[in-house]
Amino acid sequence: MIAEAAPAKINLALHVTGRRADGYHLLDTLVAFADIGDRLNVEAAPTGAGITLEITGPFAKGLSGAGDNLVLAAAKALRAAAAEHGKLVPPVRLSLEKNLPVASGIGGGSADAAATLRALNRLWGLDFSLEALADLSAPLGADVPMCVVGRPLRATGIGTDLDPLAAFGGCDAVLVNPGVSVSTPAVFKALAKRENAGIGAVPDLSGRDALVAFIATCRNDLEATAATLAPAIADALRTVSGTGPLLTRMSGSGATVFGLYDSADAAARAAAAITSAHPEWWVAPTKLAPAD
Ligand SMILES: C[C@](O)(CO)[C@H](O)COP(=O)(O)OP(=O)(O)OC[C@H]1O[C@@H](n2ccc(N)nc2=O)[C@H](O)[C@@H]1O
Ligand SMILES: Nc1ncnc2c1ncn2[C@@H]1O[C@H](COP(=O)(O)OP(=O)(O)OP(=O)(O)O)[C@@H](O)[C@H]1O
Repeated sequence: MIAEAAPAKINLALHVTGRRADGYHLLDTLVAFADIGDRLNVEAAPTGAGITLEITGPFAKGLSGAGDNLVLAAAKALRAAAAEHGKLVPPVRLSLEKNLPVASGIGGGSADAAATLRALNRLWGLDFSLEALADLSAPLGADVPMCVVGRPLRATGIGTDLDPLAAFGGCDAVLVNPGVSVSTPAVFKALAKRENAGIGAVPDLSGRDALVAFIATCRNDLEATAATLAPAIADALRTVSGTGPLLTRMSGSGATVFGLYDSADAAARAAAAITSAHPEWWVAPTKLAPAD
């Protein structure tokens, strides 16, 4: 059995810089990964069993282990890529522990698909490089290649041109989801302005103060539109701001927002205060992983 982490993806900055003829938007985004997320187990299955998926965990409800689940789509994409290299792969049983809220801007399904590719690459002995896995994963979703790489990075193009950040020191954070799911296409479609400035030159982000100062000069260009479509996002942003963070912002197309803090203690205190004011919200203190 192979266990693989599927960490939550956080867009520290997300600039929308244009739109392609096919409707996809051009982005300039800085992404980090949390130390919390979903978990995927993969193991060999008996001959004839095919590829199966069971889903457990607090957010398993409403997701199906059949049909269009991104875990199954990723497994099938890797099986097809292996076949193109003349390798037939054996049946496999996949098990997903769903800890992240669904359709929440922190890439849950994308992280799961990426974890599936990494885990099956090992189980099936395929030897695809991380770059090759990222390339073959793009048709599964714009966020999947960045989740395959799983390190702090800048992504451009539609989010699939990846440039790992050499100097990124990490930071304590709290993730807050006010319990509404947001449709990514609906947010992109409702944007009033699509031609915005990019992020510009990224400085050394090794120190926390430099990291926060730079991120503060950036934006999430989806935030205002998402908060109009889902007013609970504005409530979550206000609530996180009220706990004295270094910075508050929305991730992806929402509804999850995050605060950055100057210590793990400060993040834990903020998380406790938010939970006590909104016991129905998903609140997760975490550490954004540094570049290694
Ligand atoms: C908002 C982000 O999470 C930022 O990292 C991503 O851009 C979204 O990534 P994702 O959910 O993996 O996106 P996909 O599943 O590829 O696309 C969902 C829908 O979002 C819109 N979409 C997505 C990515 C992009 N660069 N431009 C878009 O306009 C399109 O309407 C697309 O049909
Ligand atoms: N394993 C999975 N986990 C979560 N959602 C999945 C999964 N497989 C398919 N989906 C579908 O994908 C859609 C997007 O869910 P996901 O949690 O990936 O969104 P997200 O966090 O907004 O992602 P992103 O930040 O990449 O836009 C959901 O509507 C869900 O039905």
